[in-house]
Amino acid sequence: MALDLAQLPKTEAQDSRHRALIQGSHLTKIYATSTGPLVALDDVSFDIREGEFVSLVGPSGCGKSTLLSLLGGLEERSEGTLTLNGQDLDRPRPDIGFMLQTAVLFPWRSVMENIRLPGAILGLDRKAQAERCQELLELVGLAGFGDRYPNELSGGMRQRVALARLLAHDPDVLLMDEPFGALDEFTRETMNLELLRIWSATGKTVVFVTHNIGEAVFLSDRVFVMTPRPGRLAGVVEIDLPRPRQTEMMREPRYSELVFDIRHMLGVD
Ligand SMILES: Nc1ncnc2c1ncn2[C@@H]1O[C@H](COP(=O)(O)OP(=O)(O)OP(=O)(O)O)[C@@H](O)[C@H]1O
Repeated sequence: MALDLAQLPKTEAQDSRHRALIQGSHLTKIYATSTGPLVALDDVSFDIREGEFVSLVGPSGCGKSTLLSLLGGLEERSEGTLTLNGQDLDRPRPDIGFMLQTAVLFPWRSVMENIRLPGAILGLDRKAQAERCQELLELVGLAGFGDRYPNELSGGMRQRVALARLLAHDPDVLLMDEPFGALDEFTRETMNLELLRIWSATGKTVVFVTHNIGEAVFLSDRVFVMTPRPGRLAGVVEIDLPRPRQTEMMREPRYSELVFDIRHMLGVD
């Protein structure tokens, strides 16, 4: 873990945080189901700035994963516009990476082979990739585990591998669907701190889905609060807690206030 984060490649994001990178306007997603059309997202408009950490929170079924799939170009929208850097976002792109709740690792490939897979698929330079992947292994705290196989790792370690793999081809945008949701509280907190450390060192734009309001407040610059049936954006909450964030911040009145504001928007109180 002796990697110097300052030496990792930085995007221009850290210098241009106020520019809208992703813009969604009147986005609607209607699924055809056996019982008729289902409006999963209804008229959702937003922008996401370059280098920003945005979380999507809301109860089950409010369309968080649907919105993330649209952002990843994995689903076709029914109405509205969605752009990245002004270009229509209607298909998967190498500059957008996706990470899910459970690490989908190939069991017959070693940790290092799993991490190197996206770069190999994209035909990136093998030597540069090998060096980068070694650095990433250290970055996620798995130095020395490159030759292990996924079934030899704990759940937290597998998510670390997935995080390294997500970063391997250096996408500008990280879409994360409850990436640490299946981990125990302690490992989850550690992973959140690691993620913030990596995010602040690399300037990636992160869109993070979670059910956990406290986690969203702790991590984010802004929290998009969504309500279900049909999925709508109830509001956007600016998180004005200072950075870098420390777990002790969760004791502060401002943290609790923000959590309660969001709970209120969701009608939890
Ligand atoms: N492929 C699909 N076909 C039909 N309906 C779908 C499909 N994917 C999602 N839905 C429906 O769209 C709505 C939104 O689902 P989505 O998974 O986006 O919600 P979510 O907020 O991510 O939920 P959760 O927090 O439980 O993961 C739900 O009513 C769901 O049943």
